[in-house]
Amino acid sequence: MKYISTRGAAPELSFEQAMLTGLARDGGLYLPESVPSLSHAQIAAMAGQSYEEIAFTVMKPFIGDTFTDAEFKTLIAQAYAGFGHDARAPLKQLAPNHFLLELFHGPTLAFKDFAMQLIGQLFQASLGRSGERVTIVGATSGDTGSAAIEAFRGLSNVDVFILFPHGRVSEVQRRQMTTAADANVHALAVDGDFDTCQGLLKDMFNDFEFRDRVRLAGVNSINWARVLAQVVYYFSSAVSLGAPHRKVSFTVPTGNFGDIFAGYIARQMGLPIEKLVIATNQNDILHRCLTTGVYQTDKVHPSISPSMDIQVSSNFERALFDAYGREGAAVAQVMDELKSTGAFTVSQGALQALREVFTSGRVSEAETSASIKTTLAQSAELLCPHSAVGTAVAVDHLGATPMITLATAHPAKFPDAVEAATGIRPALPPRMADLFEREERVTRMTGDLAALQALILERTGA
Ligand SMILES: Cc1ncc(COP(=O)(O)O)c(C=O)c1O
Ligand SMILES: N[C@@H](CCOP(=O)(O)O)C(=O)O
Repeated sequence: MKYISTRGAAPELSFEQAMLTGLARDGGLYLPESVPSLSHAQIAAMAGQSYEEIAFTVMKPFIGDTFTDAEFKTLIAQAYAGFGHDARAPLKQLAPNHFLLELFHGPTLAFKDFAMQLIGQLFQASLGRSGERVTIVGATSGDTGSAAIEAFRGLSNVDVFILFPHGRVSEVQRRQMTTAADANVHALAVDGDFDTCQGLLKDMFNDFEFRDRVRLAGVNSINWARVLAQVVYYFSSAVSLGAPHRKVSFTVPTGNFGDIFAGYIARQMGLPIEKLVIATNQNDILHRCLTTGVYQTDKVHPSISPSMDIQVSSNFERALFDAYGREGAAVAQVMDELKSTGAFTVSQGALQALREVFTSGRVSEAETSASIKTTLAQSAELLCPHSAVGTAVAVDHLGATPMITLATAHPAKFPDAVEAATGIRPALPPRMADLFEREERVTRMTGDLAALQALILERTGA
């Protein structure tokens, strides 16, 4: 299996190389040269299997000979052993044809753990073999950062630098990132928003001298391995509702487009997904784009679902690549236009291709709060604000096909918003009960690239 860049001008890589590389050297994102499909019988056989067994079947065709079957099975088992629910991703019924996929039973209480725990295992196995050392830099609007820290803390061959927007993550999210005592963890609070952090990360990848010197690796969803690991729960949940014998749809609270893109890959692999519904908060660039055909950046508006406060939605580039017939040059052109003007217009053909798979909805702050309140009253489920955005949009898209909404974080990560909506302050699990007493360690940074690079060089000794 070879991996190619969405901009068509970077070297082809193996799975292992793509995983350790992050962003392609032409600024694009890696994708498999072709997406393998699973047969009807293979999908049907997943009924009754464990999450780990399904994970092996789904991911194996993408990893080539990076790991033996036995090694890969062990790494998968280790990745999910620490989850707080036997099913890993349990499905709950909210209404006759509406289901909630709880993705917050991992160590940091967000869906990011599904991929990050596995990537932590894959990196360790790969680096252990080669003896290499890497510097991971991640940009976060709150959840990727803590998941990455949890997955890589304490490792001797990895330094982890996490850039988060100062004052724009919840207090629980911030403390999850700043209270890790391990010397290889560096939490950096950046003046700006998530897009500032992600922009700095991409600038560092595009500075080849720096990139090679620190051996830069990325664990945001620009890393294909992140997306791949997230494909699994689309299969596990759909099969438990009767796939491949019947269709399902998914509504996904969306920011950087990584999670919903994993659903798109599941669909390409043969999972009968009717629609993938993009649910956005007031930062609704994707909803506007699907509606009007114009991808127009705006300033980021802080919301009660802060992890989705994103304008430049990185993985949308992967969907565009397919929508433009896998023409890297066409994608490079629109991305250049985005960089220079802050906007681009999707061609009619590409827009039509996107609309065949995706539809979208946007909810306001008041609607998000109302969704938390109503879901509690009607279905006895306490949602985080991101999951509430998903649920509110899903309700507008319910039909004959069962709808699965992804619950992407635990409500206790966002206690203020949940309490304001319901009067209930959700408690952290006992293992995190002392989070507010732990000492914080954080470095405040401006959005200055040179200063950030100097800090990374100094701390890694590269
Ligand atoms: C809780 C939560 N929900 C939804 C999202 C959006 O997911 P994605 O960025 O993959 O679109 C994020 C951030 O990624 C998140 O942390
Ligand atoms: N919502 C994310 C933003 C980064 O997304 P990623 O999936 O590309 O890592 C976060 O919580 O950090």
